[in-house]
Amino acid sequence: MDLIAGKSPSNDDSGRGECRKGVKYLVDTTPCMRVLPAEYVLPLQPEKLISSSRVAIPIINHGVKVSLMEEMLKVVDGFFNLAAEEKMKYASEDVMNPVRYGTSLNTSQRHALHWRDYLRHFGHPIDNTFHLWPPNPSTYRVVAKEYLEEIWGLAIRISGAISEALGLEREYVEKSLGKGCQIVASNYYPPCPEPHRTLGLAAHSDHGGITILMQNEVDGLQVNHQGEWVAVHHVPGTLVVNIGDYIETVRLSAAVGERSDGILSNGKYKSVEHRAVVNAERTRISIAVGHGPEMTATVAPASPLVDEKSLVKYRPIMYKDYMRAQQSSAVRGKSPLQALMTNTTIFK
Ligand SMILES: O=C(O)CCC(=O)C(=O)O
Ligand SMILES: [Fe+2]
Repeated sequence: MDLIAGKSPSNDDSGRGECRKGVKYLVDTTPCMRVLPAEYVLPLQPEKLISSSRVAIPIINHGVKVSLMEEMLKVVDGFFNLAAEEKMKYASEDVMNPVRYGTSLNTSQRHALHWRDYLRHFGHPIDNTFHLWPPNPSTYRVVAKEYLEEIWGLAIRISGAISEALGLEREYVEKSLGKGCQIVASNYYPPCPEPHRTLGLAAHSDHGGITILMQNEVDGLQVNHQGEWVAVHHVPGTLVVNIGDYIETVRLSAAVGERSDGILSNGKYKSVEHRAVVNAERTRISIAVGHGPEMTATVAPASPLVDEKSLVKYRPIMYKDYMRAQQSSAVRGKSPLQALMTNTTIFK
């Protein structure tokens, strides 16, 4: 163990042991940590962690109140500042659990640990799970509800624009969602003793359609643009919009009830590969809200986008199975989506 002071974070029988309590707990209970514990060291080329290129990211108006965004950041910060025992009430390795506190990627899998703690829970349709959300801090539920409702509305507006850009009717993507599924992942990245030897979150693309992400004033998000990692700097009052795998693949038909003609762009929109780097000085918080179809939906390319002669690039899959596979994997990048592409077939 390379700790200057304190105990090894993972030396008990459960394999991961204390580290399950999170990196914040590790930092709080290890005064003067100057060396990164070996479990967190990733095989990285340090110079690749610093992005050099600058890419202009378009900024559009979103209409979400800045005061509500600030309140949301505050209650999320409040949650991570609760005692480890309180947060551990929500610890779960089951990626389908509606509320989960955890650390790294998925600690049930052997992998080099990542320098982040997270709280994930379902949002829209909010009534299904509201009663399960953390009741502490005391305003968490009411603030998160208002925020997630606003963000759902924004996601629907963006879906309309994407539908039109694909030459589909404005409601096309929205209808394909059925009742829809919204998941909020709040990430907490404490200061790290050797930030260039690890990551907050390894490269991945999100499984949903549209992710709307808010970050505090500490930079760390990077996107892969033409093979280079580009930093997405914090701009006060803005939200970052990412395209996820669902929009890349397209068409959705509800497994139960009325068949919808579904969505997915058959590769016309690419999901964006992104990751989070950490720093030595300040805690970074990001709140990523993903929007996808209802769990039982089957995802496959939108039929209007696939004529008889064109290739369907993706094998149909039930959304919840895709989500489970993507979330359980400690392998990152866009590999879960690539697995869907290996069965390339002619669409009939
Ligand atoms: O922290 C970030 O900026 C990225 C978070 C993220 O990619 C995620 O939660 O899926
Ligand atoms: Fe992400």
